Amino acid sequence: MVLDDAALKKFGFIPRKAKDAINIDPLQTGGKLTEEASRALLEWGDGYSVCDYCDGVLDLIKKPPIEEFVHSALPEFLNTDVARITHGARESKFTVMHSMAKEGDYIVLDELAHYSSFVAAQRAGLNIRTVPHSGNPEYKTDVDGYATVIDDLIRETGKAPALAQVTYPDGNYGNLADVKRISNLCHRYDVPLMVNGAYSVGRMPIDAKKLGADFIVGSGHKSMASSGPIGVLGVKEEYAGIVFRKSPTHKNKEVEFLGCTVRGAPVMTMMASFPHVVERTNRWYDEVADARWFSSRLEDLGIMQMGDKPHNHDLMFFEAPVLYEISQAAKKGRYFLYKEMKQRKIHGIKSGLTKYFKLSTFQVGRENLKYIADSFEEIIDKYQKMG
Ligand SMILES: Cc1ncc(COP(=O)(O)O)c(C=O)c1O
Repeated sequence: MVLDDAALKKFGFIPRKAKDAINIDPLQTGGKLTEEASRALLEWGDGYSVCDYCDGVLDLIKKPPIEEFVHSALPEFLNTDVARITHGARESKFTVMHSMAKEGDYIVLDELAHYSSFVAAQRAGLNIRTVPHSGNPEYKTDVDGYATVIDDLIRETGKAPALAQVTYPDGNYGNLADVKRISNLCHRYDVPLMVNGAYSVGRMPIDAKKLGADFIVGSGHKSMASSGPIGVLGVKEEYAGIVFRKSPTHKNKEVEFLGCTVRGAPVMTMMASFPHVVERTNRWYDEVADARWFSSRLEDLGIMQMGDKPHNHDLMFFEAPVLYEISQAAKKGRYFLYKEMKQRKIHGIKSGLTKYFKLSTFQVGRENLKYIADSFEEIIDKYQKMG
């Protein structure tokens, strides 16, 4: 018997309303499952299913081929010496911070770092110094600021920070900082650099060695067409012994990973999507062209894109005085934009936002982007005529 949604609801099934909408939520565009991953999710959904033939170490499982993925495909993709899967970008960052620094040490973050970077450092008992950005409208990270902050710390505390991090791109403006210059600066002081690629690994070509990254972090559910929670971590050989150190009591278990990380379906979805993910990073320049085209359509409507210009990433932040003005008089107030978008089956601009919002054009396609830009135009016209 095949049950429909209504019948399934009785047993706790919750249909997802936004599933079939055009999605421009930056958190979600890069995490949409491929068909292969959707199948993998069903096939491997039972709890510890991936451990059918496990000898005690998750990343050494041969059937399914997790070992091949973690120890061969993933490091090659990231161009790092060693890689692991984690529960997400934040877990990757925490692992590195916790292993590379001692409680009370300083680390350096860009001011645009995601909250999870700050919280990861706090959980590890670390002190944080931030590198400023240029503020409105470009929000450019001050590359030389890394040297200034490191110099200040050496003068004040007598030693260099244990680690520096840069968010590439940042999660608000989609700005791509000059990581190569940042890594050169940090390495002059022997400070290792972690690159948070939550919005780049799986979307655009990333080469940790070319960037000079000692650690590279990715988010599977955000950018690698995977079902969460899952992330990746690439580590330079020089630091592998520290980050992947083994338990003195349980000889094959890595302490920072509590023995094993992703023990179920998310890793199978990541592996199932991987060929598609590798392939889509080769088409990144089409994505950038789409983002720029969309940005210019919105700018023509008086909706201004902040951050790098021309933009180099699908994640964009807009300032929309025209929509804010409408919201002051609209019947639904500041919810008018969300309602109008919902009616047009466009999901992703947060409910209640009009003056400032961010969105992502990743994998949306030019035709849908045109529909979204036309929708903005239609909505503005409609309310301006009413006003
Ligand atoms: C820049 C950035 N880094 C990290 C994260 C957290 O990713 P994860 O959910 O994989 O921990 C986010 C989430 O929004 C983010 O925007």
